[in-house]
Amino acid sequence: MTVIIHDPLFYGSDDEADELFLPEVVEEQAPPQEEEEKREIAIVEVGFFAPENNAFGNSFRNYQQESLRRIIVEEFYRKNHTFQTYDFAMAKKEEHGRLNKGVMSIWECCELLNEYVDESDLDSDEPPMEHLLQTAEAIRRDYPHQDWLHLTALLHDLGKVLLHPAFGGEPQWCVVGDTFPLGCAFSEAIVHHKFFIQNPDSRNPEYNTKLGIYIDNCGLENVTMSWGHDEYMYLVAKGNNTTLPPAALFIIRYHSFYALHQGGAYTYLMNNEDKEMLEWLHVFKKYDLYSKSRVRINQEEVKPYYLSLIEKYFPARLRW
Ligand SMILES: O[C@H]1[C@H](O)[C@@H](O)[C@H](O)[C@@H](O)[C@H]1O
Ligand SMILES: [Fe+2]
Ligand SMILES: [Fe+2]
Repeated sequence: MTVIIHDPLFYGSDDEADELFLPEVVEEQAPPQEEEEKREIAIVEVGFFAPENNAFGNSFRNYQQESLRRIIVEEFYRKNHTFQTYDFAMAKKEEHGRLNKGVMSIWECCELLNEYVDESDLDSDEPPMEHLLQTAEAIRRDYPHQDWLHLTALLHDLGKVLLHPAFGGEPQWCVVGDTFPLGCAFSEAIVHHKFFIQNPDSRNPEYNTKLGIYIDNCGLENVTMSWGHDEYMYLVAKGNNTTLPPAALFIIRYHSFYALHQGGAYTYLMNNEDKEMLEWLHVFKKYDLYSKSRVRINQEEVKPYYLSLIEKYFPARLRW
């Protein structure tokens, strides 16, 4: 079975959007080969009108352009690329995978997170809650029937709670930013690739070849990613027996893997299931990145809706 998005339409303004048929997702048999290409183009063109510039007036994810935030972001990646080694990521996964740091609800976590500003983010300096609601509300408008996608958007960055002293008190370089595979060569598609020169793994012959410790198409679940909020939130969701579908877990786990979903690198590590899931990640990424703006969502107004989704897919209190 393959998940297909039907009749996607492109629209540029709110008024037009209201009049048009909004895309439905149904389950169908896999389409014949020649349909595949059309379908990919179609998914990219669904709904949301991505702005050209971020809140600072610069193009999105332009890591070279001079800006006030650039220096902070560059310093962030210098540390991140220097210290994220295979052994480090394995140890963090083991430590935080135990989920013994505390117990709280999803909404409590959203509120707790709100005091942090992400040092890796070139496109926004808004409190995390704004970004989560902007992403969720934008995707909800275009995919009104996929409530799991709305909730995925709301919680995709909650793993950043590792920054909080009660839940890890980790430094930014091991919580936020783009992620990448460890145990094999660092692709040039990774932002600020130059800083890997200081990473001991790049001098380890076991780890510095194209495949390193992996085999072709081994599947992303067998790949150790750099440690951060993606993997942590995935472990939290799984460990608390969420009923969200596999595509949601895939989005949570790999949304910061830009070298793959934007750069097209490391595709040889994917298996067939990953390739199907990647389509959903492409859908999600657009909202995650381009909804970043100064637009404020009325939290009190939307809160009951999201609380009802949390109740549907998660226990009232989770182990973190
Ligand atoms: O700066 C951003 C931010 O930390 C996001 O939460 C993460 O998912 C992105 O990959 C990263 O580039
Ligand atoms: Fe993120
Ligand atoms: Fe995000």
